[in-house]
Amino acid sequence: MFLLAKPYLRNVIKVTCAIIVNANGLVFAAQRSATMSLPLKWEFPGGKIEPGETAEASLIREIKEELHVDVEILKALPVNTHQYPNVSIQLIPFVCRITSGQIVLKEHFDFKWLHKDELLALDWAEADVAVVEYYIEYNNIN
Ligand SMILES: Nc1nc2c([nH]c(=O)n2[C@H]2C[C@H](O)[C@@H](COP(=O)(O)OP(=O)(O)OP(=O)(O)O)O2)c(=O)[nH]1
Repeated sequence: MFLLAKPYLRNVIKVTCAIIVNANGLVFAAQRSATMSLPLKWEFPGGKIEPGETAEASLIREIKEELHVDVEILKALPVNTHQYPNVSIQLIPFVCRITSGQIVLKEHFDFKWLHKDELLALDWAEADVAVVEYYIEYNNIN
């Protein structure tokens, strides 16, 4: 009863995402396909955490499924909670690097490797904008 009175607490989906950085410091951005939710929006690859899975294990699994590469997690960035019209997403970002494999797009429509200063020009999924901004700011300071 108490929880039902707080609809904003329902439908919170935990989603991990990978900010993959290459040896030149470029960042990987992926474009969702026309048939996915948030069609053609840009995002960091990743996906929903499954029951019993850690965020880190989820990310490594999702990246293998979506891009066919193995990644190593270098750093966790702050979680961004974003309210879409029908669902609230907790976006859990990790900075990563590829340890093996060549990228093959299994689900996405397109991808780009971009300098951090080019990132904000993309049409990002709304939940990602704060993550991109944090990443840019963090890299300007460090
Ligand atoms: N993977 C990923 N998903 C994101 C990002 N930003 C963002 O809002 N999302 C949303 C899109 C989806 O609603 C959800 C992640 O689900 P998913 O990647 O497993 O995608 P999906 O196609 O299976 O999702 P859905 O169509 O079933 O909603 O989080 C992001 O940077 N990466």
